[in-house]
Amino acid sequence: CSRSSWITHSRSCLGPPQVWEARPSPGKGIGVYASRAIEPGDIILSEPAMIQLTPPEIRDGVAYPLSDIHTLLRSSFDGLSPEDKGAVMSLHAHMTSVDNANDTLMAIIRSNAYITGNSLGLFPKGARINHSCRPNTSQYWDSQLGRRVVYANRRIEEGEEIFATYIPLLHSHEARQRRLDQYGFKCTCDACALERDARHASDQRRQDLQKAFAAFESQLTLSVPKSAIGKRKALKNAKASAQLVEQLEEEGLADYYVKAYHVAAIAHARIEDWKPATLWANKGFETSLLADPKARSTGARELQALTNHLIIKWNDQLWEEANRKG
Ligand SMILES: C[S@@+](CC[C@H](N)C(=O)[O-])C[C@H]1O[C@@H](n2cnc3c(N)ncnc32)[C@H](O)[C@@H]1O
Repeated sequence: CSRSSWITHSRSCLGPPQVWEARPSPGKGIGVYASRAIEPGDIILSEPAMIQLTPPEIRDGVAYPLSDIHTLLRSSFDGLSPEDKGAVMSLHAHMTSVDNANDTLMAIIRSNAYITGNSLGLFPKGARINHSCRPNTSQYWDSQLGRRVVYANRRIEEGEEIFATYIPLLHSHEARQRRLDQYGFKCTCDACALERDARHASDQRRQDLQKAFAAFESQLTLSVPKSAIGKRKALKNAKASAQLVEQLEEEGLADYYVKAYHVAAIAHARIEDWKPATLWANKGFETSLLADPKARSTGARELQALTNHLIIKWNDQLWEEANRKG
């Protein structure tokens, strides 16, 4: 399954050729690299969890006891084949002060597991992907297939390292580094390695984006303001929403694009500027399909319905304009 072209691929092989290889990444242990150019939206890895821990929901604010998580983890590990046990134990373990020196398994989970829905999953292949604060992949949990899917969120060149993010990204370099300390490394990704002024600008943009999303949260309604003040505010918001998209794209934070396109669509609908509103909604819908190709999620369906609604509004506007011109 290692041929680079699907056309020249063996007929007996059931899957597409593997587009990545794991090998040493200077200063980062093992990393995952593109073994050929990968286009935006292409799936890089689709993997079931080798270990999946689903603690019962937290009730009355009382957290699930850590000792019970250890028991769950131990019994899940004990049920694996010797080969799978070897794959788990070969993963990177960053021991922190809270880890029991004898409990490498817990440190492996802490260093490698991803949240999938309401569980914590260990995916040995994807676990080799290193972190970047400007990652070139995004991921989603396909609950129907029971697989975590990693896909390219931009074009990745052959030989380029593949990166994911381990943390939320709309924070300053310092705040991100504090979160990454639990993994035991100092981040030197593109965003963190910028020289002082550029890094300061990037930090500012990320913090502004965080604030802008929070401010827009209460404005995600299609109702058109009636008062002059309301209209002025809506116009200001529409301009701010276009800026929000621009800043996100400049920062290269693909995980937040759908949310930003949604905000821009609503903000333009509130000033009855139907053409950009429709185009933003459609862009949001198309981008959401990368993580949800069958539009099964509520978010994707909402964006599809919003696009349809806005197309009608835009069409009505075009008719009215044509009628007025006679
Ligand atoms: C999920 S593992 C990633 C695969 C790991 N490099 C390996 O060798 O198996 C997480 C660990 O990789 C290393 N790592 C990940 N991203 C890194 C980065 N950007 N810079 C340095 N080390 C990194 C850290 O040791 C971290 O605890």
